[in-house]
Amino acid sequence: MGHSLRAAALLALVVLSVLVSLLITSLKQFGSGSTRLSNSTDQEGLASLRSALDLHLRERRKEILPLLLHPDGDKDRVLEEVLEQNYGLDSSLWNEVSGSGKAHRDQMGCESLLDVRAVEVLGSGYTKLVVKANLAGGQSVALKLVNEQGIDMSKCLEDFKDLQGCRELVSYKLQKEMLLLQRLRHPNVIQLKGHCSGLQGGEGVEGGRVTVIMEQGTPLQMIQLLQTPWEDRFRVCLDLVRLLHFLSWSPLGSVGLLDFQPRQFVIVSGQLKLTDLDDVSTEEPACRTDADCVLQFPHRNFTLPCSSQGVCEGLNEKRNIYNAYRFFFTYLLPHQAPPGLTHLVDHIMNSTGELKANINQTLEAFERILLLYKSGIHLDNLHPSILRDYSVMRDMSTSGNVEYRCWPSYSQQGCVLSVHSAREAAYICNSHSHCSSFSLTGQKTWTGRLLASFRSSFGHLVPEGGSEVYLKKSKVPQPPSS
Ligand SMILES: Nc1ncnc2c1ncn2[C@@H]1O[C@H](COP(=O)(O)OP(=O)(O)OP(=O)(O)O)[C@@H](O)[C@H]1O
Repeated sequence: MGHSLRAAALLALVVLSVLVSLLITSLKQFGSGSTRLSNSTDQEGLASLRSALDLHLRERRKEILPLLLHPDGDKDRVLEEVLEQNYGLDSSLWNEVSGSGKAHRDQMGCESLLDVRAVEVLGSGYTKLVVKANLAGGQSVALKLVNEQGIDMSKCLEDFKDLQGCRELVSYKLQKEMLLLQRLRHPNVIQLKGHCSGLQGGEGVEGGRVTVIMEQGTPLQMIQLLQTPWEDRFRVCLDLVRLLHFLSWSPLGSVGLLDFQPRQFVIVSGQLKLTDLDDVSTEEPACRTDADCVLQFPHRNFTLPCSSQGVCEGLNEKRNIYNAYRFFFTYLLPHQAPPGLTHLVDHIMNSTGELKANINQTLEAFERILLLYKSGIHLDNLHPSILRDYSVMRDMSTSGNVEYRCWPSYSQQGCVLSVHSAREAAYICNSHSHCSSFSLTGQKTWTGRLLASFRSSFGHLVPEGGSEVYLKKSKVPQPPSS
């Protein structure tokens, strides 16, 4: 408790600089709303607004209570009672189910935020504000808070004119996300590190003051991604498919992402991770006929079968697959796919774009491409004789070489591409008119392919263990004949 309050005070100070302008705006809105209210409505009006807001609060609590169900029988019973009697979710119950202010015993709580070093805004959306915090010991984390200036808060304030109540309402989305992050742990879901309820002097859940602590990533930049090598774009798509496969078979049932956009993802050490989990569906819709199971997209509609149990079976999975196709695969997969793999890429584009494959089949197709790409089998038609035109210098590297640029290169300065072998590098060098040598330094990409550096002239050779330089014989300057 003491820790919690000290952390509250400290973090409040740091975050204050980021939030102050946001708060002022919200308070102004609130203030003007209140003035209007006192002029135009009476006490009765105020009470009816409060009871309308209470209805919303009750709905939100009901929505998250099932997620609190714990394998521990006692907690289950407590929660069932709460659900049956339709009680509010007060802070003592919250602390009871979430482990005395901590998400898990092994996770960070308010005390971790005691020595927050620096804060910068990482992003914001309709509901949440995300800031970077450098903790004592140098660890960087992302903190998610209610976005006081977001659309959710503004809309609530406009409707109900109740700052405290609105904070509480919006913060349930944050708590829902936290509970989902606890239940849906996967390498492609952002890692929850803990939470602190009661920051900024509030009263935990009831005060709408919850800070979720999670691993920090970099917001996904689609434009930037479009300029990266195919291998990295393929990785993003593969990660996404692994995630969707997990969501289809998750402990909560088949999970559908209702707000599926690139901005819901971040990159952590090259890996794609889902960070926005407040808008998901863990149930398939009920139906009476197939006509009740229509998946609507801006340019396509799909009708799915209504099962004999009266549910649109597989609807969440199909929605996820088509969104992955339209927001990710179309932009990232086909462009510059390796020639030996294009037929497999085309097959994926077709089967996901037409919703012909389920997530198991889609994942299989992706893993097959990865296997072929790593093994280099798709390059079998490159004859070993392609290397005859090159002299190899082992344990050598080059210095003072004239580089040329190519696209998309791993280096801005020169032409650095990934290859399976010297044979593939020779094939690439032959296709670049400027290329007269290439070197393999032993550096590898995420798939284990080698990074090759292509150059237009030789410069000097210098000894370097593990490196190899290949000189194109036809371009080596010949000594003048005597
Ligand atoms: N762990 C993280 N590391 C870095 N940036 C993050 C992280 N989590 C979220 N962000 C950034 O913050 C933004 C807002 O977060 P989030 O999507 O959870 O909020 P939201 O209010 O639900 O957004 P939306 O309006 O898109 O639904 C994200 O678009 C992302 O760019």
